[in-house]
Amino acid sequence: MTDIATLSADVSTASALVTPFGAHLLSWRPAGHPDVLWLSSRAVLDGTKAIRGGIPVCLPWFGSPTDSPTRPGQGAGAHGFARTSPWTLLGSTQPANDAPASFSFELHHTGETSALYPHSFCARLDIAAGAELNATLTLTNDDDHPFAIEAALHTYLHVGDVKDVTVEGLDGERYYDKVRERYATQTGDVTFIGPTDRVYTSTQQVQVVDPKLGRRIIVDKNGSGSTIVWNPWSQGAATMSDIGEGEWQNFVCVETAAVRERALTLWPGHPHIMTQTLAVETLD
Ligand SMILES: O=P(O)(O)OC[C@H]1O[C@H](O)[C@H](O)[C@@H](O)[C@@H]1O
Repeated sequence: MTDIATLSADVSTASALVTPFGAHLLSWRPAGHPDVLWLSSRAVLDGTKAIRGGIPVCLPWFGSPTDSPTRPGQGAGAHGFARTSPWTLLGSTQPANDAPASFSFELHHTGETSALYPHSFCARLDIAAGAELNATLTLTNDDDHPFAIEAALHTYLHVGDVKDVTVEGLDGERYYDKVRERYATQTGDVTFIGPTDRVYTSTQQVQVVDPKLGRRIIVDKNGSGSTIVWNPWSQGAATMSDIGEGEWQNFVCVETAAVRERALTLWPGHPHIMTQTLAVETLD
């Protein structure tokens, strides 16, 4: 298999790399910082499998199909088909002034012919990569009835060592713990001492404090009622062929999402817009 097509952009404030396969952002490097996104050294980039790292777009369901309120049909895979579908590139810009680089992609799904998800929708992803990263996902119902849909920007943040990282902003929030299979309430900041897979019901900004890389990554969002925090730890990573030896320590996923209890009901004539903004600050 040949590698998927990629497009790169270099502007004064950042560089970025993206592919129409899944409308997947693979890299965002604001000037003066190492990549804010983690991409596995073993990521499969030939279009046969979802890409491990960057920002996969999970749509129209999240996680295992059996857990999803969207009730996908028989044979559905995890996290929906958007991340393994070719999206149409609508346009890209690489301005010479201080404006961000931009990319726009669209995916049309025809429900009439789909056993997996029998509802028609259009998804559009607009990415602006500069000193900040903005990703805007617009979901439009192209059908004649409302339907349930889940969405996640499954962002892999690059960190020095997940064992030293603190995630601020979720104190007091309810979450479903997919490792322990129970609901709980967050007390204080999130730290990592083992496999972590939590679906928070939260609309709040989250900050990832990374003492090893000496930076704070700020994740702001809108139109998103869920935040997923995930790291598979050594035991989970050992079951995944596309994570390199020891590399699980170099990322934490903080996902801007609308899933489970916060899944969306998409109505004809009422698009839903979900945005995620990433920014980086150097620690004192
Ligand atoms: O391996 P994938 O299908 O890409 O999923 C990777 C992970 O994604 C999310 O964070 C889920 O909450 C996890 O349960 C899942 O393991």
